[in-house]
Amino acid sequence: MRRERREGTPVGLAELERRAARGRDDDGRDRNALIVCDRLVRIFTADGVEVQALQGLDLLVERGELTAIVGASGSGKSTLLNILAGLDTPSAGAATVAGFDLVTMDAAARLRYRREVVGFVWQQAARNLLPYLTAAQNVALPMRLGGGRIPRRRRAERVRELLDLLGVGHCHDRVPERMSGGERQRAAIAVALANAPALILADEPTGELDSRAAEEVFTALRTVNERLGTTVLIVTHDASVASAVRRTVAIRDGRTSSEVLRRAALDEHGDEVVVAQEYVTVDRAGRLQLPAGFAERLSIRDRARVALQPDHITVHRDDSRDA
Ligand SMILES: Nc1ncnc2c1ncn2[C@@H]1O[C@H](COP(=O)(O)OP(=O)(O)OP(=O)(O)O)[C@@H](O)[C@H]1O
Repeated sequence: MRRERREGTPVGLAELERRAARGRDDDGRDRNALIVCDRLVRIFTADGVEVQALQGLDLLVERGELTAIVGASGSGKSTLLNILAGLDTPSAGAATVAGFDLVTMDAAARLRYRREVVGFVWQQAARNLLPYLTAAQNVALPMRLGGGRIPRRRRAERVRELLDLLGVGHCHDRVPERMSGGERQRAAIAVALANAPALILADEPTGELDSRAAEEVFTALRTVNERLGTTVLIVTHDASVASAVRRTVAIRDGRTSSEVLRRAALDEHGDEVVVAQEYVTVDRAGRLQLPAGFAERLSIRDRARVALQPDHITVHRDDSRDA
């Protein structure tokens, strides 16, 4: 049976770039939410012991955002990514990506979601690329499996365009063994983009690279975000990646705790500077977590004194027991 070409089927990188530019005409960002996680819970049971990997995580990512997720080991980053990738399901809470309900979708929708909506870049090159295929064949493979989303006659050209966009056009006919670590990861991004997904999930994509190759991979992800309008979510320990994106979300104990937003501004001499502002997540019940450093600095523990001011709230150390 021949599948109908759906409306919105990508026709080429040039067209995608035009769409991305249109989406940013007004204020630089598309306002639609792409990822919505609402009180997401994931409980694992191992040897009769329950581990709450996610404990009511809230996250909203708009279309076209480039976001880094950071957090200590065991904070729940991989658990979140596996759920967003459609590889795992949450124990409770709601998660939707591009209108797909990740909690209730059936096997057919899950398959479609993983083939068409989301692309992955994993830390280990071996998980991204098949070793016996060239870069071009690796990029073409998801197109063949993608149910005709990219028309057959467009595929070879699209493979070349994607590899060129990521600066690895020269690796077109090379197998992964004949590429550097950075080239492999950039080819992996091309594979992830093969079926023009709305979202790219990257799990420590620079984890196995030296700093120069890491910078190139990161620049490639930024190019994809800016030129194609693809939403990119990067899980990373790499402080240089985290500080180079507009939005960094921190996860602590299975919850989003705080985030840093960066924007360009002009200083008093008219020079461009990056201004970073820290925010905390406020859940539906009005709960918020103080950034760890703030609470430690003022020895705030167990209880804090708060006071409502006309346009802000003050938080003080609990001094009621000091007298
Ligand atoms: N399949 C599983 N079975 C049991 N416990 C699990 C499983 N997967 C994760 N966990 C536990 O859930 C918690 C969160 O793990 P997760 O892998 O999401 O953290 P992470 O932030 O990605 O850590 P890292 O940076 O070390 O990869 C940890 O306590 C972990 O031991």
